[in-house]
This record gives sequence, structure tokens and C-alpha cells, in this order.
Amino acid sequence: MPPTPQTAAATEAAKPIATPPAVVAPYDALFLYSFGGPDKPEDVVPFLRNVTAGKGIPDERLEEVGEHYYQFGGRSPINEQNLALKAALEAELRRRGIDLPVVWGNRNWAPYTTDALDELETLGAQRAVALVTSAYSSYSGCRQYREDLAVTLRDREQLGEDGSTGVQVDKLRSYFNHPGFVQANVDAVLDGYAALDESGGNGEAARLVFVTHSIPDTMEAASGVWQPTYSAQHRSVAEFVAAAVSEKLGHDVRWDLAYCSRSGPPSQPWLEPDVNDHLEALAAEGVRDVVMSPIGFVSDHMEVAYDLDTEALATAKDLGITAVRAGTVGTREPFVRGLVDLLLERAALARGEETGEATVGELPAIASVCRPGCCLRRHEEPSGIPALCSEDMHQ
Ligand SMILES: CC1=C(CCC(=O)O)c2cc3nc(cc4[nH]c(cc5[nH]c(cc1n2)c(C)c5CCC(=O)O)c(CCC(=O)O)c4C)C(CCC(=O)O)=C3C
Ligand SMILES: [Fe+2]
Repeated sequence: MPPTPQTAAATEAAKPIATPPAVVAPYDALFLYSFGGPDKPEDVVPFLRNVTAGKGIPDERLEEVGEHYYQFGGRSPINEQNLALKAALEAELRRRGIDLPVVWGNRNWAPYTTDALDELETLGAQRAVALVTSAYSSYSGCRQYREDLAVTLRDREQLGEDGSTGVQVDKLRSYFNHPGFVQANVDAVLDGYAALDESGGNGEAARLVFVTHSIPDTMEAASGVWQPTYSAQHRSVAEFVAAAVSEKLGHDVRWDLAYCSRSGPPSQPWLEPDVNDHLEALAAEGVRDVVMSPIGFVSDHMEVAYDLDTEALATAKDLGITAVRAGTVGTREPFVRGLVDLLLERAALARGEETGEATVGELPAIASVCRPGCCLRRHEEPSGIPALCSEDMHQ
């Protein structure tokens, strides 16, 4: 049995904040803000209730998803992975001589958003910056976190009409095209090709299949109001990673983008192809070797462990395809270093300094302060829910 992951309350308490170092000023804390997941079987149903409150997920889908968790002992790997990322960020900050506390909290499980706000208050933080564990910009990866923060602050009676809050919380921009995230994915895919070779596969003939979480077509459309859409963001990363891998391996690399983990009623269109359907299509084309790269996820949480490692790899096997699943960025060094670079970039921006925004690929950086109406669930429906870290808190 792996050790039970510790909640924020049980980890060693960060020490109260002194004067933040100049490179991170005006920030005096980093808020690692994630999805959360159950730690034990009794948590599964309450966790799923938290995730799906008011979202119209059919009951059958919930039972099915609950079953995925029970197959893994009722425990998601996501919490220990967030603790590992927290430790890696702390080590990287220490390495650079930056004395900044890192506080962890989740939207859907303990330690909750409100627990993290409590911890920030106890530390005496006045202006924290949130690092969300989603690399791409869409309702699920951006606005939902910003709404949750605003609503939690409102419930705590700490949200003023003008958007003022107790602790001010800003957010790092979506980092899908930051060099650190992309380089860590290149490295992980190269390791995937090495693993394919070891399992007797043929790398030169392999198809590189990038995978991400599907979202409804309406959410995809709303993600693109101010910027390239969620799927376009992924295609940009995929193209760059495939080119870098091809150069390193010295042969052509053909790639596709597929999706996993769709839910919602069958009548509602979501981004396709589903990775299992796509593997079938590839088998029909005669493809025998596949490297799957989950670029849509920052760590190997339940969607990766179940939808890819359990389901999609079994599909590949049934089809006679030799498939390996490349790693996620996790705590890879270029990723963690890149996140700290991004923190320094965001701090400079908050100080009003001219900063370049580091990106790779052809797409511009996503705005650090979201535009009004950015990343709604559906753009034709203003949410009526306040959201922090935007030019206009109410849109
Ligand atoms: C884009 C995206 C990411 C990737 C970005 C990121 O990594 O953040 C992501 C991550 C995650 N999604 C997760 C879990 C779930 N997501 C659900 C439902 C949904 N996700 C959606 C989107 C995304 N989700 C959407 C559009 C829905 C439909 C409901 C809605 O419109 O909001 C449901 C309900 C049941 C179901 O429908 O499957 C569950 C249980 C976990 C935790 C895993 C663990 O425990 O290890 C993580 C990290
Ligand atoms: Fe946004």
C-alpha cells in the first residue's frame, strides 16, 4: 500500500511570510491549484458529487466513472502527484534562492480552495499567484478555477463589489506553449519511442497519437473567443513536439490528435475522434505501432491511468497494435524550471515591467489577465458567476 497522501493541513506548515524576494514581488505566495481526487473508497461518491454538481452528467456515466476509481482501490493518484509537484517547485525555488511558500488546494477535494485561502491567511499572504494544473485554456482549464476562487471568496464574505478580495489572487497564464512544458513533453515522447523499441515495436513506422481530454463542442467554441481554441492549442503543441522528435530520431513522424474521457449525454457533440475509435481506424489503415502521448494532462492521474493505460492500451492489444503510453510532464526538470520562469515573468508583469513572454510554436501567449467573457462554458450564455483574474470580474 502506498502511504496515504497528506493534506495541506498535515504537511509541514510553511513558515510565515517575511518580505518577498524582489524577483517574485509583489507575490508573497504561490498557490498550486488543482482538480483534486478521492483518497479512499468512501471519498469516491462525495468527490463525484462535487465534480458534477449541476452539470447534467447522466447517472450511468457517474456509476461507470466511480467504478474506474474503485478498480484502483477508490484512490486517485492525483493528490500524491500534486504533492510531488509541490515538493519539486519548492526545491526549484530553493535552488534559485527564492524564499516563497507554496500552498496547495483543489476545486473538488480536500484540501479545498477555502482550506488553501485559510493557509494563505495564516501565512500572512497579501498577494498570491495561482498555478493551475491545466496547461490549456478552456472553461475546464481556466475559467472554472477562476469562478471557484471568486465564489469561495464570496462565500467567505471576502469578495467586494469592485472585485477586491481578502488575499489578492492572480493567475499564471495557460502554459501549453511555454518552452518548459513543451520540452518536457518532447523528452517524454522520446522516452516513449525508446520503450517502444524495447517492446519490439517499430519506431520508424509508428504513429504518434497525442491524446487530451475531450470537451463539448460548445466549450471548444467558447474557448476561442479571444484566442485559438482548445483543440488548436493542442495541435500547435503536437506539431512542435512531433517535429522535435522527428529531428532527434532522424526519421519522419506522422502524428494525430485524439480525445479521451468524454461524458455528457450522447446527443451532445464532443471533440472527436475518441482514442479507441482512432486506434481502430489506424489498425484498419495497417498501422501496427503506436506511441500515445497524453499532452493534455500534466500528470498521470485517473484519466491517464484508466482511460489510457487500462482502456486504450487494451484496445490496441485487441487490434494487434504494439502501443506504449509516453509519460506526462509530471515533475520533469524542464517543466518545473519553466513554471518558476513563468512565475518570474508574471511577477514582472504585475510590477508593470516590459517582459517578453516565452513561447514556442506559432501561437501567441495566452493573456495573463483574462479578457471579459473569456473561456465561458458556452459563449452564448454569460455565466452570471463572478470569476477572478480577469479584466471584468462579472463576465
Ligand atoms: C479539459 C479537462 C481536463 C484536463 C485539464 C486538467 O487536467 O485539468 C480535465 C481534468 C480532470 N477531470 C477529472 C475528473 C473528472 N472530470 C469530469 C468531467 C469533465 N471534465 C471535463 C474537462 C476536463 N477535465 C469536462 C468538460 C467534464 C464534463 C463536466 C463539465 O462540464 O465540467 C468528471 C465527471 C465524470 C465524467 O464526466 O467523467 C470527473 C470525475 C480529473 C481528476 C482525475 C483524478 O481523479 O485523478 C482531472 C484532472
Ligand atoms: Fe481564460
